[in-house]
Amino acid sequence: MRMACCHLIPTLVHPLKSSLSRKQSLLLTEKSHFIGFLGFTQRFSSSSSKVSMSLRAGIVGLPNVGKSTLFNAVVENGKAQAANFPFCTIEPNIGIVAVPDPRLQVLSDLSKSQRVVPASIELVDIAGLVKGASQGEGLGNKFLSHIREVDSILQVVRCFEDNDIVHVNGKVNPTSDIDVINLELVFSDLDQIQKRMEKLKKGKPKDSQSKLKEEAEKSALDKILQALMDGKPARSVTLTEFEKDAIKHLCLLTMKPVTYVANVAETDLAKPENNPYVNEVMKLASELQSGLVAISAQVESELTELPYEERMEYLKSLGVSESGLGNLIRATYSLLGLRTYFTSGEKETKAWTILAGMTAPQAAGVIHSDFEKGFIRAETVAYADFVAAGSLAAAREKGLLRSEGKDYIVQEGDVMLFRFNV
Ligand SMILES: Nc1ncnc2c1ncn2[C@@H]1O[C@H](COP(=O)(O)OP(=O)(O)OP(=O)(O)O)[C@@H](O)[C@H]1O
Ligand SMILES: [Mg+2]
Repeated sequence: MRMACCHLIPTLVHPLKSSLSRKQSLLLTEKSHFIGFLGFTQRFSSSSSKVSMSLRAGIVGLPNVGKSTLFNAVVENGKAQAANFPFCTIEPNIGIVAVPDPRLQVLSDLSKSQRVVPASIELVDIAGLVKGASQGEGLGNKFLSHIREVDSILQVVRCFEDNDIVHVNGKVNPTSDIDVINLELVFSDLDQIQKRMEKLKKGKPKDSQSKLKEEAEKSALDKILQALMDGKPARSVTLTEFEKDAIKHLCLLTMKPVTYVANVAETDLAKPENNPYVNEVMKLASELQSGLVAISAQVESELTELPYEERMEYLKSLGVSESGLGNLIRATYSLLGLRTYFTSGEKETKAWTILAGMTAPQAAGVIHSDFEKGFIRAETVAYADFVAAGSLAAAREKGLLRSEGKDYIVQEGDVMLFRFNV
């Protein structure tokens, strides 16, 4: 497990093995590998390359609600043990998942690319939490620390009836289940904040800079403490950028964005909104400023067992036209304000992950730090313009390809070519 809690700056490590020659201009075409692509086998492999992920989403929930089943469905060959008994998962399972994006195939077809490389996120299947976890109940504090290390939370909520599947509290009750989890996260944050406040009271800042930072931290903690006491998450508190920065090191659990995953029975998949449990989750999700995705972890996991040709048939028999995992992954991706830009050439078409508001050199730095350091210009065309023109060369001829400097804010869907010095 890594030490830091949130790495919102994507640092996709670029595996350029060969040293980059001076005065290079290039379109990036390195290989990458992924564990799973939403249950639809599509792998990209290379023994020499690696992708280092910065975005981690943790699957959280009560024991035995379908977390590992969901994990296994998303991360096709990352088999976590999923079985009908509470606390089946103890150590977290980690897998990398591609973010589905239909634009990739369009660009790849136009550029006649040999490969398509989607953006990806990392998923962590965490042990079940129970009431009192923050006091060491169940698998206790250790597992709260696993949640501390993720950037966003997918909270799985059981919305299926099945007398054979044990519910730790005896019956299906989404409101109570969500309350139990959220309260444990709140308690854990309260504990953390109280300890930090004690420490801040005792310590003396070294210089005026640290003093300012500590003051910002104290003011942020006061506000958050108040919200937590009212049972509200830290993310509901309005903070200045400076205050946010000052409390970042605490990795507060309730600061993390949450998507609720309503895990429904296969019979409810076609119309989840008809299931009153799902409506309960929907209401709570909107009150808690969070997203909601309804999915059947069981169906998704069964889909991965079927040959590709039979998957559509199975989905059709349940009254749906596509797997729900695409939605889930896209929701997780956008939850963090992530944006995608593309590089597209004969060798490959690739989606790169950046944060909203990143400049062209910062976006180039996601590919390789040398690209940021030696950034000269970026040739940029909007996705729709690229598609309309049919190629980068045609876009250039039509004057649709713009030459942008270091202050350019990269837009969602930009297709880019960086010019840089090394
Ligand atoms: N939508 C669903 N419909 C019916 N059964 C389901 C559904 N989702 C999961 N299950 C079943 O629930 C049981 C528990 O699933 P799983 O092991 O994934 O839970 P978990 O949340 O990871 O539990 P733990 O916290 O103990 O690790 C399994 O038997 C699984 O097949
Ligand atoms: Mg599990």
